[in-house]
Amino acid sequence: MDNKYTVGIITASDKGSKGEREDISGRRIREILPAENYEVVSCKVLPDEQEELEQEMIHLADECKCNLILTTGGTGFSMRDVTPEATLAVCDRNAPGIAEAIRAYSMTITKRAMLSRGASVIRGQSLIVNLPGSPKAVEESLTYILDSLEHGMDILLGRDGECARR
Ligand SMILES: Nc1ncnc2c1ncn2[C@@H]1O[C@H](COP(=O)(O)OP(=O)(O)OP(=O)(O)O)[C@@H](O)[C@H]1O
Ligand SMILES: Nc1nc2c(c(=O)[nH]1)N[C@H]1C(S)=C(S)[C@@H](COP(=O)(O)O)O[C@H]1N2
Repeated sequence: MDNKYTVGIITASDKGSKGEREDISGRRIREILPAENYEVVSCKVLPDEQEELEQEMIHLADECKCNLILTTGGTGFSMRDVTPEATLAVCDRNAPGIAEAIRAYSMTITKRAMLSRGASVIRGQSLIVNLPGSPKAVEESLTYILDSLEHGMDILLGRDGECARR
């Protein structure tokens, strides 16, 4: 079918971008997204540099027209962590409920979830969601939000106007 959601993935990691660590988190995102519903059009590992992250998000949203842009990493308190700043800089409309839901659910697993500053926003018709960096956090966060993300994307794309109760 051609109604698949197109996805761009960005791993923000200094170590990963220098080849010093295998990007398991980006791979985990691809594994979690069911292939029958999602087409991953790009998967990049970038250093924790705000300008580079912004440019890639803009490219994925404006040129590739990705329905969904998922980032992993760079959401914490390290001085190099700037993924939320890059995301908010390219935001047309804030969609904070997704980031709030990730933190609320993750707090039931680890109190350290409060240390993720991840954001979730809309640029044009692209939904951008920041996931934390570790493969474990990616799995916990993404599996929790995925079905609601699909409903949100359908509304954003005008495919679905109805909010059935769930
Ligand atoms: N892309 C990734 N692939 C595999 N493991 C990761 C990845 N990102 C983070 N991790 C794991 O999660 C831990 C915490 O991530 P954190 O964002 O603090 O990374 P870091 O070691 O500070 O460096 P960097 O920003 O270069 O990824 C890491 O020590 C690593 O075990
Ligand atoms: N679901 C979930 N969320 C989580 C975690 C986790 O293990 N599971 N780890 C937390 C920790 S320890 C940190 S420091 C922050 C920020 O991670 P990042 O800098 O790798 O993005 O995410 C948090 N969110």
